[in-house]
Amino acid sequence: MATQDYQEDNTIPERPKVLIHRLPSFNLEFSCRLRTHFDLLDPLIDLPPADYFANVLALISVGPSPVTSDTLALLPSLQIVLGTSAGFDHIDLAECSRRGIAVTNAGTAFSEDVADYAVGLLIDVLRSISASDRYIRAGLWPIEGDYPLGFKLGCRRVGILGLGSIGSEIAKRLVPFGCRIAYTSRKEKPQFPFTFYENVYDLAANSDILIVCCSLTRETHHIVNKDVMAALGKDGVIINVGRGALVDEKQLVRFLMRGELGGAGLDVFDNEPYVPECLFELENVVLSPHVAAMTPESMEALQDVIFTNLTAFFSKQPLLSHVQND
Ligand SMILES: O=CC(=O)O
Repeated sequence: MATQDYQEDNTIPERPKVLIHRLPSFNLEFSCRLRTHFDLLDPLIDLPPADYFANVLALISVGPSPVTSDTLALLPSLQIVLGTSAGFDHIDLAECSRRGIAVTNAGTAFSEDVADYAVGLLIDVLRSISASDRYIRAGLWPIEGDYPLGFKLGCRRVGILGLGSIGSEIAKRLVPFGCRIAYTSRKEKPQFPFTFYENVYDLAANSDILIVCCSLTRETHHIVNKDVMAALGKDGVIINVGRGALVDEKQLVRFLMRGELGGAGLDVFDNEPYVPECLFELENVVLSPHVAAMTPESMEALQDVIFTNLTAFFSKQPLLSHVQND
């Protein structure tokens, strides 16, 4: 990740006002780095001067806290929202576009870590690593004997829903395992040697595993519905490292409870931090608290993306991770 450490003679106008939205805030070291160039308001540390909000030019929106039209209305001079996640479903893009406010996201800062995690969840579901761990800790090995066999990953047909920067990293990892990769995306990506399906039903019908890693938008809300689950079939596995609402969670629970799906690895849920409790009983489901992106390395990369976007914006350079509202 390219870090642009701007010198004192750069063309950023004098110390633009930057607000960090939502607690907990970034670490102190990053706050200090931002303060070298920007007039930063960090709600953990600073009390806002009376006119601060009227003059804020940039908003760093930490995590998934919503940036609604009401939030934006509080900031009449705002020019840019810098999201700190790969997803941008929590930002009112239409309102930003109406007001001419630029939006950026985490770019590729998390892609490799999320891809690693998706593969980890998949292997865990297929080979029952977490379930076997529970089996040992419950003292069952000497009593009940060997744990049931798991399933091989290699040669399975993996369908990737969203071949963006995360999806393509997942594919890169699964090819050497011997998986056959197919995908669906808004449009075909001829630069990749994988089979493209026009829609998620055809993808699911031709896959053993469906990995969900596209953006959540109005069009992709509940894109994995009961028809997609039925097409995947009773041995099919769903891995979701995108957003909970990409999958119809009620239907997912129903399919899993009835044995109409083979398993699931879920890092994201509809109503986080609450997870449907009936999933707790299912040994073929691996649950994880929305941490796929989280490593110290990815956090550092994220800080570089934010700093680079901020400095680029105020010196009228192209943004590193501009979110297009299309
Ligand atoms: O879930 C994490 C992200 O969208 O970056």
